[in-house]
Amino acid sequence: MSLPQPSTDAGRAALTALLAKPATALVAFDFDGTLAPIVDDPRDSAPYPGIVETLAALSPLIGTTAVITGRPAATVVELGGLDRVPDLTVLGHYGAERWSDRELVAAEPPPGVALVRAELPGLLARVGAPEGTFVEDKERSLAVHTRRTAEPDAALARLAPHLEELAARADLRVEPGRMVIELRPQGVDKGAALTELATAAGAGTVLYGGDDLGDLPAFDAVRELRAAGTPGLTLCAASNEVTAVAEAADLVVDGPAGLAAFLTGLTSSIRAPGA
Ligand SMILES: O=P(O)(O)OC[C@H]1O[C@H](O[C@H]2O[C@H](CO)[C@@H](O)[C@H](O)[C@H]2O)[C@H](O)[C@@H](O)[C@@H]1O
Repeated sequence: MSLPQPSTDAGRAALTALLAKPATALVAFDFDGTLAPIVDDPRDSAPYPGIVETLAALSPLIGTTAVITGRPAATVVELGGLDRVPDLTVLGHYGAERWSDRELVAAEPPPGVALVRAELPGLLARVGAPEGTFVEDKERSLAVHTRRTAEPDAALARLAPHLEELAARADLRVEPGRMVIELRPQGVDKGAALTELATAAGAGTVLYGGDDLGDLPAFDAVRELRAAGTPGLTLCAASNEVTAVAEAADLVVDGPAGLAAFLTGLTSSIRAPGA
């Protein structure tokens, strides 16, 4: 299978470096919208067919394989069956949690999360959140989803100022995403999480793939690593819901299906260089 090529010089250089020395590479992906197709109810998320098996085949060939998600690490491990991937690290809650060697390390959530949990139902009722608005309580954060309302974008725009006010009062930050606004602790993001992983691993090259606005700090981290001399490649699992991620990426593939094809090609290219 042929390997899709990045559209930028820096991306092509990084892919060449990764293929030359895969054992020193760090390869990391977001979960929802990247490894798993978007579905109406977050509890129903499942990986794209075959993609976890492909990651399981790729991981032993790569220095470090990771998933970095806005969800709790344990949730994503369970939804994805990610314990099938050898030596996988899962960073949950934008890096506040770490799952590796089947063990989870997680700090206590800050007190603002309890305040949001207590006030959110009343706020949503007061401002007339439309039918279908759904709150996902992720323990360290709460996400307000509008995908199942009649007009998801309009609902999000209407709720946004009220959620921003509540987040500010709780000393949390808002994280906008695909038909979702999350109220979550400050001080962590996917960029810092990726940089920490790359530094700890002494990564020779870095590849990060994502689909949503919360993945852009990881793209920034790849560019910073690149400026410091580590080849890096940013990949977008594209959708028609977010354009900013594709615009910032070195390589754009067609959603989780496109990523699955890329990972298959990457695995084959590492196993049979030049074939
Ligand atoms: O960093 P991520 O792991 O991609 O977290 C971003 C949000 O992902 C999830 O929501 C998204 O996927 C849902 C399931 O496909 C979909 O229903 C929703 O519309 C998407 O925004 C997750 O449920 C959220 O908590 C994350 O904020």
